[in-house]
Amino acid sequence: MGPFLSVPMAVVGVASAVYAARVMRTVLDRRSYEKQGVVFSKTYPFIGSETDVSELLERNKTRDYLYLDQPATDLVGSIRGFDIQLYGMNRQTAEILVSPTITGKHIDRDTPALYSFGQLSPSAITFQKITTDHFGGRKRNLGKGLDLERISVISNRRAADFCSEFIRDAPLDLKRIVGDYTREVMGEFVWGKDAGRRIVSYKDRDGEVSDVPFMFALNETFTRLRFYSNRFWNRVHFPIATWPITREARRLQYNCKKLHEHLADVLQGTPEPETVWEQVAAGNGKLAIPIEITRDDLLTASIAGLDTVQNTILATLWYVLLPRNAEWREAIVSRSGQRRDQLIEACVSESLRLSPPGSVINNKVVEDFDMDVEGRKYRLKKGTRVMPNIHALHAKYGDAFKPERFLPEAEEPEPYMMPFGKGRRSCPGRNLGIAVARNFVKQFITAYPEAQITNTTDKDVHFNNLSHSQLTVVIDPSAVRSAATAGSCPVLLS
Ligand code: HEM
Repeated sequence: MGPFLSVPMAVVGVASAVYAARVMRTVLDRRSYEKQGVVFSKTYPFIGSETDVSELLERNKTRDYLYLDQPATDLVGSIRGFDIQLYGMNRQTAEILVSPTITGKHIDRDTPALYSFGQLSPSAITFQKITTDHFGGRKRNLGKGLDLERISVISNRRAADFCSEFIRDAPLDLKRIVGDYTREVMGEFVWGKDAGRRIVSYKDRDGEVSDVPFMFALNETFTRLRFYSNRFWNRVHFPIATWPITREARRLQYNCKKLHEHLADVLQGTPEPETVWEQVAAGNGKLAIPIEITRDDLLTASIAGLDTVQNTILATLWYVLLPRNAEWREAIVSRSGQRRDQLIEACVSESLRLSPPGSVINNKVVEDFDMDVEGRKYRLKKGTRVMPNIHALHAKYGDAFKPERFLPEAEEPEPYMMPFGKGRRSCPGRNLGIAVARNFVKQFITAYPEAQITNTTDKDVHFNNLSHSQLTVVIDPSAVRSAATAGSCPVLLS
């Protein structure tokens, strides 16, 4: 056999051996977990639990709805890629997984998202282990830039502008409107008033190239990267999402390149005062952090509050505008000042409970360790993915929309929730996200108390970062009725 054949065969042989060893380890670890009482969801050779995940995604639900309805279970297992993925199903297990003695020591960050929006910001904090150089310093610098008062002023002003412009006799696509709102707010907050005027070259889903506002290109690329990485085979073997083997992968890589070129240019300039850009660049500069890493911290600040906040707003408006929750809409409209803010924030919190936007936190065991959940002992193995199942924790409080649980006068303790994570890895943008969402909901509901949802009969409405659910409303049903009588849009009359 000549060298032309033997080299490829040797490569195939080594790859097969590596693959076989990996599969064997997964099989043995699974047996070990099953012996310890961990129940696994249905899995298939090679593709793990992904067929069930596909069904969930089709119904606008995220992967972490993949749990067995067993309230007494500490951990539930599934297979993801070639790895075992364990979910902490109750408060006790979640508390252990996020505790400072475990996070960063026995478990640390390892997320498939590196292969999706990681192509945009590979050094982003969210992909780094706690032990990475400057992890704490970077998170602190970002935190300092996230000025709550400033974002409240920006988001109030922008929400008031948006909500003054709607036409009264046609349906509104709130998904698009809320997308525009969050991009404008986060653009101004991170980059300054000039953000809206910055233009980049962007390839859309059909491959058409055009010049569009920077924040639009960023948001669309970020969202498309996440959806693309959630296609079936990209979920089975994560790196496939980065291979330029489909048109969409190549278009997304074009967009990432253009965004990087644009930012390389922008970061040569002087930041507007008080922006996140100014704060992060100054703080990171003192730590001699390379400019590409500062770029990724600023990309994080720009994108982390887009899809998450959009979905928080859409979920809150959905619940508040549903006819069966009319009392909440009336309460918001009839109050003012701090009480109105309390009511809206309670509605936002309850919507985050029912529809957590980004509900999977991805960590891996970095060295074997023993976990004791109230006397029930588990040995967790290196390489296992493990995380609290936010959805399962939230679902324990039922499906009904009950914001009163979050009002200051509530007698029961608040539900145990973690839409923003908990512990050292928790979300530094929590208060900001709530403020941006609250301000839009406040302006919208008080300006249009008569608004009616027109797509209440849609199936499987859930708002999260992988959902296709829509929210369309008419803000003045009587105006629509007269317009329809005059010959337009009969659909809205039904
Ligand atoms: C309603 C809006 C938001 C939701 C629901 C949300 C949710 C989350 C969740 C679940 C995590 C993972 C936590 C963990 O791994 O334990 C996270 C992390 C993070 N979020 Fe948010 N987030 C929101 C808004 C924001 C905003 C506005 C920013 C900044 C402008 C932000 C910045 C970050 C960063 C930097 C991390 C990574 C933290 C780390 O890895 O240590 N988030 N967020």
